[in-house]
Amino acid sequence: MPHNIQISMSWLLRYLKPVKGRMAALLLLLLTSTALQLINPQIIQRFIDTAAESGVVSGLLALAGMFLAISVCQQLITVGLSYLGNDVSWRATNQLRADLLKHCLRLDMRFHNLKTPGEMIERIDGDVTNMSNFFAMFIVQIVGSFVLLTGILGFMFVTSWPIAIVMTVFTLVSIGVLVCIRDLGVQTSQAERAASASLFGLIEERIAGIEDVQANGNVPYVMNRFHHAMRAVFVHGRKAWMLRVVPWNTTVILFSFAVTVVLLMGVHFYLTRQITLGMLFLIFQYTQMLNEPIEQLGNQMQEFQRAKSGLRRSGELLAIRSEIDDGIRQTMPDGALSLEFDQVHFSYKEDKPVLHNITFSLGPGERLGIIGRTGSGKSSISRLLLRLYNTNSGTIRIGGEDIRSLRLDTLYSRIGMVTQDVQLFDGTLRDNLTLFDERISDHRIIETAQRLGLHTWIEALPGELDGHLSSGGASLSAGEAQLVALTRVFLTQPSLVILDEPSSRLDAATESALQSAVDQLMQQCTGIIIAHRLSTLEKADKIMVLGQGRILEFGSRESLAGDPFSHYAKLLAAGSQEELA
Ligand SMILES: Nc1ncnc2c1ncn2[C@@H]1O[C@H](COP(=O)(O)OP(=O)(O)OP(=O)(O)O)[C@@H](O)[C@H]1O
Repeated sequence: MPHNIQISMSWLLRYLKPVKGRMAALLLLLLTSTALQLINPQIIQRFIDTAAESGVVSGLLALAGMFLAISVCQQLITVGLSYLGNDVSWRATNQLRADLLKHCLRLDMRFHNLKTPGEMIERIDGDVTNMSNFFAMFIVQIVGSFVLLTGILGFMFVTSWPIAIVMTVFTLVSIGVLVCIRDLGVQTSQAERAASASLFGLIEERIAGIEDVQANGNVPYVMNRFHHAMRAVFVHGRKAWMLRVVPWNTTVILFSFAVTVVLLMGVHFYLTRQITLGMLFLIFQYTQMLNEPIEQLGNQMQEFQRAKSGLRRSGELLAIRSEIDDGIRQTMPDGALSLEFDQVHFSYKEDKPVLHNITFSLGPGERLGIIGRTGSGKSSISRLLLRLYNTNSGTIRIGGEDIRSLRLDTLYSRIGMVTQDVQLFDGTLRDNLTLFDERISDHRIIETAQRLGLHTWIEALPGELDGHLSSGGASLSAGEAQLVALTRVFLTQPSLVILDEPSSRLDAATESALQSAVDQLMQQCTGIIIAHRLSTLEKADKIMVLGQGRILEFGSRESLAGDPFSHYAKLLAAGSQEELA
């Protein structure tokens, strides 16, 4: 447990460090407000006693004016406190959100394959929102509450020590109870956050697949699962809330006892003329005020539990290490890059090997066509090249360098890939082509589009480069999105390009127009083309035929085409790669 508190505290301090100036201002405001809070009852006590002794009216007016001024100041400080508190909490938690997102974006695909985007949203935003109040107010309110408590008890000892002793005992018992039961709701709060993340995951998954859900009449089934997920959130949420309010309820009960005892003692002292009426009021007022810091501590305990569950979940997320370690080399040979696979074995899941002993090499500028039946492992080869996964064994070298030794940004700056699933982002066509890189000029975009024969298509789009595209593929057809992806890749002038069935969604006329442009652009780089249509491979230098994760055939296209017994020649004769079976 102390270890957990240590983690929470070190986290807290890490994210609060950049806002320490504001925190100091927050604390100062709080101390001022506490001091004013303590002074006001004293003024009323004097007011009552002066009035009871039939004091002068001018003295009473001065006391009333002072009371009013202090009350107004205190309200103004409360507004300032609330503003600064929110400001600090947003600044500190936004930094945590940014850290979580950056971390998740770097995690490997094995992690992401198991998580839905909805769940990730909950972890990056929901969990953090849960701790935002804690971030801003925890330290400040804990310090503030203790200062207020000490102030009240100090004044009470001056006014009446027997009553002060009762109040001190009550305070210590309340704090002791709070400390003992502070972790009561942490685990259930954690379960509540997990259930909420699952609910978001479910909603996101179904909304993302809305076409399939509607077309297959799946709405009742989705609603059923939705109700189950909601019920889990409700059940865990109710339990967590119940356990979180226990500390608060405990202090309220203890407080009722304390107030009764103190009031009885106060009335007794007044009747035996040991204290004045004003002092009786002061005792009553301070007893009431005592509840505030203790309740505050109870609330902060509740926040602490909620926050701790969020902190734990975020801490767990940040502790997950990507299986992809970044390399250190930042340089690669200029120009087209050679590629070598050396006895590469790979599996997504331990018990199901996907690639077996893949060994081949390509010289700089060579073009490889990969063909094979669905599920034979073609895309897996490109995913390994891009280090989306690590190989189980074997080595991949690009430009003579083991890709594990290269820095990922160096690797990605030299490799481009177009897949069948193109991701569009919310932004202009220009943003989607340059991926928000402002260094790429319109001139370069138009030039590349012209070379790919796409400029007429761009000109026909409303707004041309400024035309707005929305994410999720609502604005372009699948074929058009592929054209965007092709232009996007060639704008980065890669030294190695992987085209994963790049023209699968284009009509025959667009495909052949594009083919010559791609041929031209690929003259400056090494290329891998994963193809379903044999016609796409007419310009390939080498051909690889994959079957069930093994290389069935690898060689120059011409020699394979000339060998009547080769798979490739048989495919050419049959005119379809389905013959590969
Ligand atoms: N994320 C994944 N997790 C587990 N198994 C996977 C994953 N992706 C692919 N596989 C499995 O790996 C094998 C090879 O898949 P891969 O996508 O490389 O095939 P492919 O030849 O590119 O197929 P296609 O022509 O349909 O795109 C398949 O059996 C597939 O089920």
